[in-house]
Amino acid sequence: MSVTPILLVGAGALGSSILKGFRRSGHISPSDVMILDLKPQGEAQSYGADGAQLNPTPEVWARAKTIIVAVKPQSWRDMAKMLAGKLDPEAVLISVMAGVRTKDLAEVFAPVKVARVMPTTGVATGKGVASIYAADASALEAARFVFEPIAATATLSDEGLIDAATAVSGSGPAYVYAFARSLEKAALSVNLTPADARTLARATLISAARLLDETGEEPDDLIRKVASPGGTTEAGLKVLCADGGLDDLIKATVEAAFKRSQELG
Ligand SMILES: NC(=O)C1=CN([C@@H]2O[C@H](COP(=O)(O)OP(=O)(O)OC[C@H]3O[C@@H](n4cnc5c(N)ncnc54)[C@H](OP(=O)(O)O)[C@@H]3O)[C@@H](O)[C@H]2O)C=CC1
Ligand SMILES: O=C(O)[C@@H]1CCC=N1
Repeated sequence: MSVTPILLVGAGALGSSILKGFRRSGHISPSDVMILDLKPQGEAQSYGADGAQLNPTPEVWARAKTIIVAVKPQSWRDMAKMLAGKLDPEAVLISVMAGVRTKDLAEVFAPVKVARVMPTTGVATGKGVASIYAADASALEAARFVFEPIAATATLSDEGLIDAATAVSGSGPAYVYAFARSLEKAALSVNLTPADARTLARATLISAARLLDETGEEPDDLIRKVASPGGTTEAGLKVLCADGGLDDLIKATVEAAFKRSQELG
């Protein structure tokens, strides 16, 4: 199976993160990448300087073996008009778009095989998260080849689960950043300086995540190691988790994102 050259369509927030991830992992080199974007900037430009082809002619990009589609769901049909009928019939199309269904992509792009992947922007660090679904074995293989070196992956058995993965991990980093923002604001309210509030909120989040990762322990066990009986953490958690309020809030958050992912299709 040949995965390269890769055509990336859309080098915005996620497309650029994928390009940064390729740089980190080194498993796809810039000279094996072509980029189509309305206004390529930042990472796309720097890929161009390192040998990637920016907005080449259709004759050139039609040779791509893998097409990664990373435009907004709302603009995919315009993008499809540009690509449809011009791709290598043996190529695999990997859509990272929220909501857009394989069935709709296949209607436009068949016989090109389709995989859906729901990554996080964390792929930029080479340590993102990506959920993968493909009914076709070669499409699944291509998606794994591209994303496994830059993400912890889950292969989903049913396409409907992509909406769930979108709501949990695709959107998830933003929930975590929202928590970081709240912790920083709360730090100000107990008189820490803005600089210290920023440092402490961020470093706490990062070191807690690292411990979760490195120990492999369950959150409940890690909580027990922080919360002394009758101590400060217990006092804080009584507020944070009162009457299952945090569980309810996160559940409602995920359900709202899940519903939106279903609507985007
Ligand atoms: N951001 C994230 O964390 C995640 C995003 N996704 C999915 O990834 C996709 C992209 O999201 P995101 O990167 O945030 O969005 P962005 O708007 O940042 O990026 C989309 C890029 O595609 C370009 N574009 C639009 N139409 C075309 C076209 N016809 N041909 C070439 N390029 C085009 C846009 O140009 P211009 O800005 O000039 O319009 C822009 O640079 C979405 O479908 C989203 O659901 C999935 C998981 C996580
Ligand atoms: O917000 C969105 O719709 C996209 C999908 C997951 C993350 N960003």
